[in-house]
Amino acid sequence: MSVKLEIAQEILLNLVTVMPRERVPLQECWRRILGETVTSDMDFPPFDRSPLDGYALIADEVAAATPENPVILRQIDYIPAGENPHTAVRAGTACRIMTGAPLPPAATGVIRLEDTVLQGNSVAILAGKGADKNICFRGEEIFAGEEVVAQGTVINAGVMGMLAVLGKSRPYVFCKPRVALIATGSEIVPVDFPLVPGKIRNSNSYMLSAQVADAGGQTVLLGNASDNVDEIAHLLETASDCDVFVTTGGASVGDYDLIGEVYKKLGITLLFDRVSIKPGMPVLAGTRDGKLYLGLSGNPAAAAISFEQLVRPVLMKMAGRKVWWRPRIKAILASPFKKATGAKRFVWARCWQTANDILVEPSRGQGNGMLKSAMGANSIIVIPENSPPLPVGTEVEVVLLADA
Ligand SMILES: Nc1nc2c(c(=O)[nH]1)N[C@H]1C(S)=C(S)[C@@H](COP(=O)(O)OP(=O)(O)OC[C@H]3O[C@@H](n4cnc5c(N)ncnc54)[C@H](O)[C@@H]3O)O[C@H]1N2
Ligand code: MOO
Repeated sequence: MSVKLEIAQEILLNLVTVMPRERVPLQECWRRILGETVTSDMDFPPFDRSPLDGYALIADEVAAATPENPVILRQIDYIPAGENPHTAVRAGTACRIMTGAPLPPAATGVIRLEDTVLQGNSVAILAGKGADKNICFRGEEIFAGEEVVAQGTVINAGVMGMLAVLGKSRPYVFCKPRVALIATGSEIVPVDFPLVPGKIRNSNSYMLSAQVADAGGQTVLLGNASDNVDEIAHLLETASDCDVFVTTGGASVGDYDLIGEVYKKLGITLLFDRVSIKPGMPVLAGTRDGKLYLGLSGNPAAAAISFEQLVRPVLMKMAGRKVWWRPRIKAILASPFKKATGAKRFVWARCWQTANDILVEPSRGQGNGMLKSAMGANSIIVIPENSPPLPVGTEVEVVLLADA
């Protein structure tokens, strides 16, 4: 049963649920998805503090100070960061203070060190304007009771720091969906095996393992199986702790395209067996006991596009993400796309910004069995179904890939 891409995506997304949660040491949380909403139990900063090395004082007293008419104050305290000062500033006095130290009681401003001269036990203030602006106030960034980081947030460097501010040493994160990868095909050998005539190395499992990781999943490499129903079925049954099972190869109509038979043998209910996209038309999807089984094409570029369009959103949902889709923009073709398109087509591309436009160029070598075009791509052009060849200057829709 062949289905439209949007229908296939809906079927798969409706089938999966968000993974359970686990607690993980904060230092291991980068790129994990936060499994709880974190509320602050304190103000931050927790006290009024100085953003400068200088003198804490009463701002009004020094507002008119200039180098010609300095205001002289008596130094009454010395406050390094980490102290909790008790001596209040009074008229005619100042406290030496370090960046990050709490303001002493009654201080209403800070003058930076460069605008002062020490004279024995006193300090001359040479420029006094704006002293009241030099305070970081308690709670100015976060207030007690504030929801600071929402469940489903991707933990980037900023979030890592914020979770530390809030004392979350072992936050809840969503467990990563475990994705079993199997390469099928009697011509496929492991990467470290000698190549003999007729054989090729298993590149799909490595390409897909990177795509799995990028979508927030954890790969379990189950190796490869030859074109034999029992062998493939056996390998699929060796990873009962996985949530999603992805095979490549054997998804089309050839004599050795066996994935459909494997599903039958294992009692996996078939959801669809073709999706109207190019490349990546042959895709089987099945389910058994709440687990998802996907049979992608053996052709590397086709497997990559099917994964991108069908498996990635599913893993993003399972991994606890709130947004499952990549950003899309409009761009102008800088070189033509010469093929007419029947089914919706995805074309590896590079896009770049010029003074007036975003331009995009299809990568060379778009063959379904080829990988070079995917290697240098920072984007994918989406060509609608039933499109004629597209000349230079056509506006096209472009999916932006990260990290490229
Ligand atoms: N008569 C028809 N033939 C084909 C059709 C069709 O509609 N009618 N569709 C073509 C399209 S489109 C595709 S895509 C492929 C899909 O074939 P399969 O999914 O059955 O994949 P295989 O035949 O097993 O392999 C295709 C190709 O990819 C190489 N391959 C396989 N596994 C790996 C791997 N792990 N690493 C690297 N390369 C791999 C394999 O050697 C083949 O060259 O079918 C067309 N045929
Ligand atoms: O559908 Mo095939 O997947 O064109 O490459």
